Amino acid sequence: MISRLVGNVSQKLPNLFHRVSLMMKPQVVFVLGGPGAGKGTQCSKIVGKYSFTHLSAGDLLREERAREGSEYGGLIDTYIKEGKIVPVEITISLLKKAMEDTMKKDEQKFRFLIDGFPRNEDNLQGWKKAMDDNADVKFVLFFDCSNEVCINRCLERGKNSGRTDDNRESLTKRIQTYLQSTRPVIDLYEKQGKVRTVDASRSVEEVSTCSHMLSLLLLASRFWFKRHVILF
Ligand SMILES: Nc1ncnc2c1ncn2[C@H]1C[C@H](O)[C@@H](COP(=O)(O)OP(=O)(O)O)O1
Ligand SMILES: [Mg+2]
Repeated sequence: MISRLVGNVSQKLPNLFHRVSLMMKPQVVFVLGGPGAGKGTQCSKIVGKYSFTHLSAGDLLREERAREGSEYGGLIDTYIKEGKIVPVEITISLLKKAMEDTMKKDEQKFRFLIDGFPRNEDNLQGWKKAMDDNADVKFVLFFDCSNEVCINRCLERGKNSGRTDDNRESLTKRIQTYLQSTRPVIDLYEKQGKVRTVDASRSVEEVSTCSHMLSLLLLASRFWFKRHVILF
């Protein structure tokens, strides 16, 4: 009986080990704020100073929309123009792939700034389901500024950005979506003591040198160590 059991297990072991792999566990900061709050601008600056990789959910979706042969291109286009939130499965699969590709290339790159996600309760639940075991969300960096400032910055950006959603009509909807759907997500994280707020109404230079933000990121880049997850 015992020898049959041992025999069975040893037969299965090579197969099991063949399928086990070690992967770095991404350490994540969600970067949230209204459209035009300066998330992208500040993330580019942070990446230059600290060991983070910046992933913008909006940029990944726009790239996917432009990718030849993308089955989701049309759907993404409609959602973006309408200022609506793209279904979570699409956004998560793009984020997950981008994180895996980054870590495959360089396993030291396990710290991520994920900008513009999660945008609503559905995004949050989708992340929890797909990613909670595979990544640690350390905190939310919240760029706080008024709707008026957000709209004016986006209209200014729209003069050169070529973005289909930097116009007053899309912006009105985007601000509404932000207030109705994204703010409650920030509030949820606030209740967990995970929100770090930065006054984003100040100049680019003032925000990027905000000592509160810099000390948080410095600590993160020094003291978040590599962790592995075992994948079966
Ligand atoms: N603190 C700041 N003061 C003035 N303009 C800013 C600013 N931060 C960013 N901008 C400009 C750059 C862009 O043209 C526009 C929107 O910035 P962004 O980084 O693209 O915002 P987001 O990624 O949050 O939508 O505003
Ligand atoms: Mg952006």
